[in-house]
Amino acid sequence: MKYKSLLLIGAPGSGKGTQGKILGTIPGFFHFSSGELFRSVDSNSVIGKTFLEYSSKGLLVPDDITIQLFNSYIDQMISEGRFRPKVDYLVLDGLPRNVRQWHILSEKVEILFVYHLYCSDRSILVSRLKGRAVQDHRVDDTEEVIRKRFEIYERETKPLLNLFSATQLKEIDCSALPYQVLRRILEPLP
Ligand SMILES: Nc1ncnc2c1ncn2[C@@H]1O[C@H](COP(=O)(O)OP(=O)(O)O)[C@@H](O)[C@H]1O
Repeated sequence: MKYKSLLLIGAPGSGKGTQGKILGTIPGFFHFSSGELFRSVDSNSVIGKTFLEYSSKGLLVPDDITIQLFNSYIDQMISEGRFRPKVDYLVLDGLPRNVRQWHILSEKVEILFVYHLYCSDRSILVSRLKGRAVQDHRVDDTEEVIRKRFEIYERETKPLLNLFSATQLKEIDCSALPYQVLRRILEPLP
């Protein structure tokens, strides 16, 4: 059985993490954040070092490492009973982040809806990211790295949107208030 999933797609700062976290508090939803998972890995381990090497430049971690980490984490969550594939929606935040990752993941994951958190004014995103940098001490929230992350998003992640049907794809303005975005995410669910 494939994991029934909801995919959040949006540029850095678009609010994927905020929505993912809210959804993850609702019974029946399991939030997976690839960025959070990477940040939780011991920075002296091979994966931890690789993550820092790439993320500090705004680049994506190589696909094989990313998918391998996802698989082992999800298996662990299932064995601990925290993610129950038969009853829970898997909320994907940050993965897949390019077409190749989706091709690998699609063996295990079925995407019901894709929520595109679009933003017509990039300055909103930049000010959110800068605010977060102060709060969370993230090494990848400096101006130069932020620019690179936007570039990678446009080039690698956005093309994913072309792979889904018009009925699967939901466009949401990321400048709306969090509760309004949440309402749009829940709307198509049965
Ligand atoms: N699916 C992924 N594939 C490769 N690298 C990833 C993936 N998800 C997260 N990362 C790495 O973690 C960093 C932080 O990700 P994330 O917290 O999701 O930030 P963002 O706000 O840019 O969406 C990325 O810049 C990248 O280096």
